[in-house]
Amino acid sequence: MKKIIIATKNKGKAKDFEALFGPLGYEVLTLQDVADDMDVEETGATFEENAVLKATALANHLQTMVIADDSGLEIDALDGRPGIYSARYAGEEKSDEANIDKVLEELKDVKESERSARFVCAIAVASPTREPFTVRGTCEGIIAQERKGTNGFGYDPIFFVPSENKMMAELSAEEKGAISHRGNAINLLAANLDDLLGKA
Ligand SMILES: O=c1[nH]c(=O)c2ncn([C@@H]3O[C@H](COP(=O)(O)OP(=O)(O)OP(=O)(O)O)[C@@H](O)[C@H]3O)c2[nH]1
Ligand SMILES: [Mg+2]
Repeated sequence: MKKIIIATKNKGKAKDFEALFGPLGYEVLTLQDVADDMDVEETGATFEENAVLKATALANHLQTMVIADDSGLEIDALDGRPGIYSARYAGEEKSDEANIDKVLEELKDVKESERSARFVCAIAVASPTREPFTVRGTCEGIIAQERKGTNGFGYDPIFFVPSENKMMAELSAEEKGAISHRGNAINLLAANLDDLLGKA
């Protein structure tokens, strides 16, 4: 089976990628499978810079093609926060629950029509022999007043998707992949995927 290596420690992302790459015939491997001890500091100023840092570090270490995802939630009423700091918004322990609590508290006096937001996903493809490049996918939505749904990860329980009339956390992995920032970014790669990643 063709394999794809994703430089992530986030199990929720890994599940999203399995739903997206499985049907394309790829087995998904993550940092846990290939370099468990590796930790790359996300010092970039943009999603793209951080995705390139993560992908390049692992591609150089393994001497093979690797992809990485740097993603997050931009809330318009918060001037784009949490943005690239989404994973650690409420502290270094990276708690999805605490992150959601913080966002809901910050938006408690913001009315429905001003709760627009988007998920952003930059995917970087890096290899030891080529310059890295990135693609970006987005998904527009509205931050709800309270949690609903148990699928997905991160902010999915408070991210309402108007086109589906559901919270992101109410969608199956396949349904999420069809409309999500991550799915949209993968679609931009899909046409060249076999060439990019090798057919082995
Ligand atoms: O509800 C969500 N649904 C999503 O689909 C989604 N995608 C990203 N996010 C948020 O953005 C952070 C990424 O930060 P991030 O790219 O640095 O990843 P991470 O630190 O979790 O793992 P790694 O890939 O760096 O190892 C995540 O933790 C989440 O808080 C999402 N939230
Ligand atoms: Mg991270």
